[in-house]
Amino acid sequence: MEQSKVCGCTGIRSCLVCEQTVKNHGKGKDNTVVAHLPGEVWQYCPVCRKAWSKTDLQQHPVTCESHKGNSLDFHGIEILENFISSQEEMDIVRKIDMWDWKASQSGRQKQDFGPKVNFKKRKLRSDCFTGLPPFSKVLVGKMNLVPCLATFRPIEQCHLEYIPERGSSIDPHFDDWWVWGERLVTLNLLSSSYIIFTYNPTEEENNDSLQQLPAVSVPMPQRSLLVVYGDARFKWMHSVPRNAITSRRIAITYRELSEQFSEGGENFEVGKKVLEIAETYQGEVVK
Ligand SMILES: O=C(O)CCC(=O)C(=O)O
Ligand SMILES: [Fe+2]
Repeated sequence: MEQSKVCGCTGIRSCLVCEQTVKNHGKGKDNTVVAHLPGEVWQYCPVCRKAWSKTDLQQHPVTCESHKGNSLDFHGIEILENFISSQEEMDIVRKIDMWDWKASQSGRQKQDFGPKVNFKKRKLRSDCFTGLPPFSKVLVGKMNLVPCLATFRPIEQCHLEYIPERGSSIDPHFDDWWVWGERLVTLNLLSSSYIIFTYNPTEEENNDSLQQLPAVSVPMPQRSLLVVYGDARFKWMHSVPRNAITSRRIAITYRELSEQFSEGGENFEVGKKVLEIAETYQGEVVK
């Protein structure tokens, strides 16, 4: 199909803009509900670290007394509320908006700081990479004070902008694990949202009851830091559906190197170079 020039969508991806302007584009996609979710969505509680079939997480602070129904242990999530102040949030957004945004898939816009990765050919190029941006130096320092992020040294930073007017979303996916390591760290700016995890059964599990696992909705409060690792990183796919975006949202995702690009790994020399560039904190958006 001839793809739209009005947005960044290609292939099966679509957004509200191209669905309204390009004939048949996005046909069949449900615009208002979470189209890809086959069954139930349970709510993750950051206090007891379980997902619940019935609960009220609107109350603040969250207590576990409202949880009812069935539950599921859900491993691999840390939520650090109020990781930054409103003033810091405003300063960061002002700096981000001084760079150009690039149209991306599914109604998102993006800005990238990191090596260029060709996932299919497994090639990494760092010649266009000038480092993480200056404002991240303080943020990464603050992350390193959190026990689960004490050793976190990001080499890539991606900014995604979501707005309801474009129907911005991100389809279920795993982040690459050839180049990127276990921890995915996202700073949530401008509005609160949620991220949906859907279990991806292995081939052996395929006919098993695990396939019946519900989707899990994890809250992403404004100004919180979300850390995804372990099972949530490697066994469950994640997505942000259209419904999760009620006003402009900017997500800053930091990623670290995988083991094979780290000390002792077969691509350590390449990784070392990338880390040196990242940690200059002199970066401009990669074109
Ligand atoms: O917007 C988010 O919080 C998730 C973004 C994401 O999954 C990605 O960039 O790979
Ligand atoms: Fe992702």
